[in-house]
Amino acid sequence: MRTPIIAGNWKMNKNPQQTQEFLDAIKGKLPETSKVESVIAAPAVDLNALTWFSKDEPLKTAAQNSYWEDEGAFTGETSPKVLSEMGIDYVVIGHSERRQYFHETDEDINKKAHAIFKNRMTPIICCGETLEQREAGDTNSWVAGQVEAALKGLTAEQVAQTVIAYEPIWAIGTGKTASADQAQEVCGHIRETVKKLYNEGTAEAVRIQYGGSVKPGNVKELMAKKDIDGGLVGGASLSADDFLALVNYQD
Ligand SMILES: O=C[C@H](O)COP(=O)(O)O
Repeated sequence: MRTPIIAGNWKMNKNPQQTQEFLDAIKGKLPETSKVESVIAAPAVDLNALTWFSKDEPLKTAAQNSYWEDEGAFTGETSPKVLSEMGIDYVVIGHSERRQYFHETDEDINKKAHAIFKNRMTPIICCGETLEQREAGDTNSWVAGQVEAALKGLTAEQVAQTVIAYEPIWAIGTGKTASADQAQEVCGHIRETVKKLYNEGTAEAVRIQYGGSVKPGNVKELMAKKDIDGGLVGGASLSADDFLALVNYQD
């Protein structure tokens, strides 16, 4: 039985004061992590507040990126070792915005995945197609290729813990959600891909999120699909009320 995981990705939004206001607003209102894992992926400058909050509240914490080396002369990068020492649980890698604006390659993403596991955290690995790729009928093969490249060299045990976020690029921040059936089709294909690369047990354990204009109004329908285990939520996660509605979608 896979535990649902709803992660808010704040992207480059909120300063430390706004972060504290958000945390004050959600205090005491999150579901137990055995029911739904609630995660916030905050900018690096806000992570400290999250890790303090998570000591007493059922919130899991995520960084939006990390480098693959633990330390050294890498100006502007964030060390996975330090994130782990801070108590961060997850690191989002391979988001389409990082692939597009910061030219991250599949190879970079794979190195990050290894570094995250080495530092006892869990990657949330993003994948997804452009509108052109969807229209050309290339979605499944493209996404399978991204997943295979990101997982390269990881053990079955590591992959079983991994979270994969399917985010069609055309649905991100556009208000255009993939229909629940479209999202299920690709998430099901991702699980099949993991089964082919590893085995059935690993495929059944890996958690797959859908991301792209997820909101309180569509989360239930998406979560009802058999291969969708969670959401990676951008815009709607910035509002404490919406985030609470999302993580408490079962109520
Ligand atoms: O990481 C989150 C996704 O990019 C989705 O963002 P969105 O919910 O604003 O469409």
